[in-house]
Amino acid sequence: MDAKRKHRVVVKIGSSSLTNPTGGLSRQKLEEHVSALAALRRAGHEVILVSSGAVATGFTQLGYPSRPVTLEGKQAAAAVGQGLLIQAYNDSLRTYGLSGAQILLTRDDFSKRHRYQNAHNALNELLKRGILPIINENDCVAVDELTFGDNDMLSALVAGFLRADDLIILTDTDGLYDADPRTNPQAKKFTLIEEITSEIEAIAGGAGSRVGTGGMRSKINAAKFALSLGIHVFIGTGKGAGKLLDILAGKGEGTYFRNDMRAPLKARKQWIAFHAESDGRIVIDKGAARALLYEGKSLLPSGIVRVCGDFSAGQVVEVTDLSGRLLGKGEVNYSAAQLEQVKGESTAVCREQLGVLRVEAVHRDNWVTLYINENKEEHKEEIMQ
Ligand SMILES: Nc1ncnc2c1ncn2[C@@H]1O[C@H](COP(=O)(O)OP(=O)(O)O)[C@@H](O)[C@H]1O
Ligand SMILES: N[C@@H](CCC(=O)OP(=O)(O)O)C(=O)O
Repeated sequence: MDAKRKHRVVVKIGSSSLTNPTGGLSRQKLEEHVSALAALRRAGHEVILVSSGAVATGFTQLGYPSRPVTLEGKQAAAAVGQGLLIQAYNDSLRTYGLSGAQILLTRDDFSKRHRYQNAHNALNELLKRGILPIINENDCVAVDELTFGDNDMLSALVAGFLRADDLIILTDTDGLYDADPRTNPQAKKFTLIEEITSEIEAIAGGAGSRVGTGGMRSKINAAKFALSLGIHVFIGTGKGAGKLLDILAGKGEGTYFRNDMRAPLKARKQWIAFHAESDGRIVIDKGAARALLYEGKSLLPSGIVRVCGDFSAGQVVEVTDLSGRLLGKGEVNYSAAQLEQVKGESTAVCREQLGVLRVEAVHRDNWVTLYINENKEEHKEEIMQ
């Protein structure tokens, strides 16, 4: 973290922690969260809120007896509930001299580069001006196949692209247990997890309340994603205005997930790695794989063996080795037709053919390695041969 940058925290609040068990907003719960958010702000942290609860707040007003299951039911409930939710947040924030701003995102906002950048810029501007961004999925227009899945993953994506230091997921249970504590009173709690293994993933079950959606499973998926970017995660609960500060101080009622293994990826590289659709594929030889994966170099046309698809300069492509293993993704500087023309050629020939001095097909600043090998040394040796 650079010296001038404030400590940045994304707080996600689940539906069950904001609404009544049978639906409808709980002003009391909301006000308690706001008091804790205000305390975080007073302590000098930068805070971003990801709040669920639109559907659970709205459905009672539409006359539904329980959380609707149809898409149009959920969308109608969200349209009513989101307004009520933001109004309640702003009423409460005002008493602390704070203002909130509503940001509704869809998955498209992440996969289209200019929208990703716009969202990024708008959020940073709000933070700079001391406004509390309140993010939710734009449920009313998100179609089933094109959603984030749940707000747990949305909060992890937001924490990633804003390069937050901490992600706090507040829910109705005080952490991850070795079995669902609602159904198994003997279940034991984990206080610290350094690696999310497949055993941990298997332990986490579905939603417990009648208003929540993803359950512990979606929180663990979100934690895994955030952890891979070096963000510390907390899943749990707490009481009173001091609860978020307590969580940051390591005294939270819940489970902490932390390791210091991964370096944070810049927003641009995160977009390439996790959100950009691939517009084509480039197959490279061993020397180029070595340069990209282990030597921190750019991809030169000389290492390209095959070009697949019809992409343009500036688009994102997958890069594989000769056996088809995905090595990573990168933004190309040249179109498929241009690369087809210069593949396998030396830098001097490429310069002549392309009429430029810089001939990198993919610059290392626009490259993300996705190839995961348990034994890096062995793989390095294999491609050195
Ligand atoms: N292993 C587990 N440890 C803790 N909680 C679990 C576990 N498996 C499933 N759960 C359930 O996950 C629920 C929290 O998820 P969810 O209902 O989606 O809440 P939210 O609305 O806060 O997102 C808990 O109430 C709990 O019943
Ligand atoms: N976007 C939806 C919430 C979806 C969701 O993930 O809910 P939850 O499991 O309570 O965090 C809403 O505002 O109702």
